[in-house]
Amino acid sequence: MGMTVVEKILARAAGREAVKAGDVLEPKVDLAMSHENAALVINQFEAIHEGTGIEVRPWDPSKIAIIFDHRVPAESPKTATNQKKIRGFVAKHGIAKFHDIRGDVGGICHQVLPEYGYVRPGFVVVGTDSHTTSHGALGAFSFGVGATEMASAWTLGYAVNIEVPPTIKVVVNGEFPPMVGPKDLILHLIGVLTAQGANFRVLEYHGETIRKMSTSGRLAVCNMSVEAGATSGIVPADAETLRYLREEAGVTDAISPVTPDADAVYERVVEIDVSALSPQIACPHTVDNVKPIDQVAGKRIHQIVIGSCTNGRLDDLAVAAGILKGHKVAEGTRMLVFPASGRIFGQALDRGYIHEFMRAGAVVMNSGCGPCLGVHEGALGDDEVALSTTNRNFKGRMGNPKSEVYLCSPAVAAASAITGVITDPRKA
Ligand SMILES: CC(C)[C@H](C(=O)O)[C@@H](O)C(=O)O
Ligand code: SF4
Repeated sequence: MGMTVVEKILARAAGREAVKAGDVLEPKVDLAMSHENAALVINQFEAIHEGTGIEVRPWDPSKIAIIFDHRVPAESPKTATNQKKIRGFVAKHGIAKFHDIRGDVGGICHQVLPEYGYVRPGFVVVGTDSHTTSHGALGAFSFGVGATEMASAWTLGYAVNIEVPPTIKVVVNGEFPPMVGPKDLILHLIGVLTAQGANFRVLEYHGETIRKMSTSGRLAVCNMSVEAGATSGIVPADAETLRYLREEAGVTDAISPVTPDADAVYERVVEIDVSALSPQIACPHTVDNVKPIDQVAGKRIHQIVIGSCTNGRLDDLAVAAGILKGHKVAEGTRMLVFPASGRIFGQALDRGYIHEFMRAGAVVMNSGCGPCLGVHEGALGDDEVALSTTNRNFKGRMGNPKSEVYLCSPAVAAASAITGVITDPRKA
């Protein structure tokens, strides 16, 4: 019986000939990622070893990555002290894949990992963050875990009790119309599947549209796969994956792509044609409350947000800067831009995008999670409305339960910044 791409990856990682959905395994982990919540993992890690008399060492420090992103620079003494504790752990155990608060090599974990070539096709990646699904864009099986599971992976080097998830095949065909792209595709798909529609499943992406899509777009699609409940999204590695890893991530060693068997067994197949897709908006307060833009156009917006691990990459900033060029952010609307990494910030500076944003009146913030989670900066006032390229719009997501968050693509965000209301970029 043929295997899906995740079944093949898990079979290899568990040292088995073949596996199928429902099997329970202990696959070896190739990369274990955490951010500031590494502080919780360290507590659990130390608790595991307490009283054993055995020296506390992670199984392989070279496979642990820690990236500070959620609260950078620290917004409180508590966060700063947590970050200090993590730095101590990193130094003690020689964790080289550590990205501190820096303008050059810092950034959001889900951007830093691909950018530095830490994720490879065929890897099993675990992360203490739900959007760890992002790294499926590089053909890895990548999923979120809790602090206790991570502490056990740090100790053992494998993930315990992993049930092989069934896979839904998503086939995407057609050419995107102008001003419509990967974010609109994934919002549309979440609307179709619903927020629980892919629970405990893998979304395996195929089709001509995915084949032609950049790694940046694939990262956005896999990033938000978790918003349909998926354990992971994955694009089987192809020529674009190899191009990205070689040319952009600077990977020089061997890469071993894993592709699904022709007779792989899928739970179901979902087909999407994007050739007539319009810009999509996820309305408050759930990500699956998705509507085509004409149903919400004209809605007054107080805060535009462009950035995050979903849409803070260079091509996202290029689209937004291109639309804003020569325009101003509307009176009564504020615009916040936070590039996904220091490297992207630098590239956006070199290409003049940052200047376009600032000339238009946007506030450009340092790379990191910024306003996305509502715990650091860019909070909303009572009854205010945000339009954001981020990935969640739950009540209170931007720091205030009395506010509303709409989700959209960078093109919609930029066009709406100029008018102060939700605006179709095709008509701007
Ligand atoms: C804080 C973190 C654990 C959380 C996640 O798991 O995704 C955050 O990144 C988010 O986007 O909600
Ligand atoms: S940018 Fe937002 S979604 Fe992404 S990791 Fe940070 S808080 Fe989570």
